[in-house]
Amino acid sequence: MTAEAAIDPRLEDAVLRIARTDRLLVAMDFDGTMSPLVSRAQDARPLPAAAAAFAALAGLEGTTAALVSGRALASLRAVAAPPEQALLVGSHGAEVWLGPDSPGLELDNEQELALQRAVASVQKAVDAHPGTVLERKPAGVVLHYRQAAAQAAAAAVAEVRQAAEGQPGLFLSEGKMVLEISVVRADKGQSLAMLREVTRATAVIFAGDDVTDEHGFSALHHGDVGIKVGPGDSSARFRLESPRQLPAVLELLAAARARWKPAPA
Ligand SMILES: O=P(O)(O)OC[C@H]1O[C@H](O[C@H]2O[C@H](CO)[C@@H](O)[C@H](O)[C@H]2O)[C@H](O)[C@@H](O)[C@@H]1O
Repeated sequence: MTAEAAIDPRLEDAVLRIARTDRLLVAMDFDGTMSPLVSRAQDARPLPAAAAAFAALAGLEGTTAALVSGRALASLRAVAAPPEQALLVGSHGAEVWLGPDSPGLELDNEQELALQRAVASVQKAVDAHPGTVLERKPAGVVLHYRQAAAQAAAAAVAEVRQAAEGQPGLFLSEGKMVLEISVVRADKGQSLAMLREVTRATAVIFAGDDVTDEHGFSALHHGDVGIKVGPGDSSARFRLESPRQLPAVLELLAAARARWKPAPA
């Protein structure tokens, strides 16, 4: 058991109930959920206890573990080191790994050109405003302003917004100290619906911390479990104060699920 093991009794009940479903999908956001938020995206790592419980779940019968992230798949793999059985959703759903046969992301010419223009607009803002950082993704570009002074951050965000808003084929989204432009429309709600279908899940548990995770919470069904991590408005039924409380929940789920036996066919 982890140090921060106290779980809200209502959440505990929900976890113990979902552990008895036929086919369970455990879908976890990464940054701010499996991993505490850090200044530089490349330095994020899952809490060891969260990673261990997630890996244990991935190895259990009737259970699929998935990371559903805004990160590019390559970046997600590099920082999360997911277990090999895990399914991966990257770039908010624009990239999907369901196994070796998964098709890679392909952009058409218009999307490539739109992406080049988006990257140029973010690069211009980053060059002008110290502390801001550009992150490339296969289908998008991110302006990070966590390390910028408030004025520089506001100016960079305004400039990138102005360059992108109203441009056909560009989709803007906000996250924690980030503004992202993508040339593929995707969200975590669609991603959870897709994972539910391909895994034929009879129940889903999903945890996330950011506004982009709200699409995921909205896609949950009666009997699923949605957990908002950290402060902020949310439609999730349950809440944890920080990523440090997640390991206890995953450990409880893994232990209960390991004891569960599928009904004989
Ligand atoms: O959906 P997620 O797995 O939570 O990914 C969302 C974004 O995560 C990363 O940015 C966030 O985490 C960084 C590291 O802790 C932090 O510095 C940044 O301020 C956060 O917004 C990632 O860099 C983005 O590409 C993801 O979209």
